[in-house]
Amino acid sequence: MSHQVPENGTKLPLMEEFYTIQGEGFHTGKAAYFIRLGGCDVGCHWCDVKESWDAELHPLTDAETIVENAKKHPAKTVVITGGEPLIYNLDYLTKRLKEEGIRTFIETSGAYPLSGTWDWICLSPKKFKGPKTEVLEAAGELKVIVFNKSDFKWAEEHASQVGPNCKLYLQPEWSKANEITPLIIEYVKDNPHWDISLQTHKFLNIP
Ligand SMILES: C[S@@+](CC[C@H](N)C(=O)[O-])C[C@H]1O[C@@H](n2cnc3c(N)ncnc32)[C@H](O)[C@@H]1O
Ligand SMILES: Nc1nc2[nH]cc(C(=O)O)c2c(=O)[nH]1
Ligand code: SF4
Ligand SMILES: [Mg+2]
Repeated sequence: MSHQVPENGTKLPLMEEFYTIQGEGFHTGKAAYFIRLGGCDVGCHWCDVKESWDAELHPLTDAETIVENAKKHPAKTVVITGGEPLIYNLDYLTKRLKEEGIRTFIETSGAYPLSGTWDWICLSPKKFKGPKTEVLEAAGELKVIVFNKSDFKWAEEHASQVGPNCKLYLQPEWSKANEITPLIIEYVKDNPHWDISLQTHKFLNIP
């Protein structure tokens, strides 16, 4: 039985919500309430949450319920992730979160139009479905996942399309980290406009 996600974003397919420490990128180390929405058609073969891809598997949840749950935690920061959260209209959810004094951060491939009101946009572009211009321009950080040597040139192509203050991160693809991380280290030492991002939550054994 397929569920119809309302256009106005008042209900969203919720895969999981968890209070944890941001493991990646500019806000690494900060406590935040993660909201993981279901559904993604970008198809990264190395995706570490493929169980999010089929939106039908994840219950349509009232945005109000999500907001109430987010309010219960000391850190007043929410990270909306997925799946690909920009598939959905996030205007309503982010408006309500901000009305409750909660900061809104997003993790996105940028492959869909930008909806929502954001305090921080982490753009992790994907070859399989490229990022929209409005997301490139609004991103606070660009976090490129490095799977092989050709990704460095590809990363620079995206770095040239983001704003002047956008933070630049190179993150090893998890399953190839042993091989790729030494290359990232050398690249960042030679090109210090990039920083390294690691999936520290996986080392900390937290969600
Ligand atoms: C699962 S995605 C969900 C949000 C959005 N679809 C995106 O790709 O940005 C969250 C973050 O994890 C990264 N990621 C996913 N699989 C990964 C892997 N195997 N190794 C390293 N990073 C990965 C993505 O690039 C993204 O920055
Ligand atoms: N701790 C933790 N930090 C994260 N940063 C981005 C994540 C994601 O899956 O979007 C993530 C995640 O899954 N867990
Ligand atoms: S865009 Fe994000 S959620 Fe979708 S397949 Fe790629 S890494 Fe996974
Ligand atoms: Mg994750």
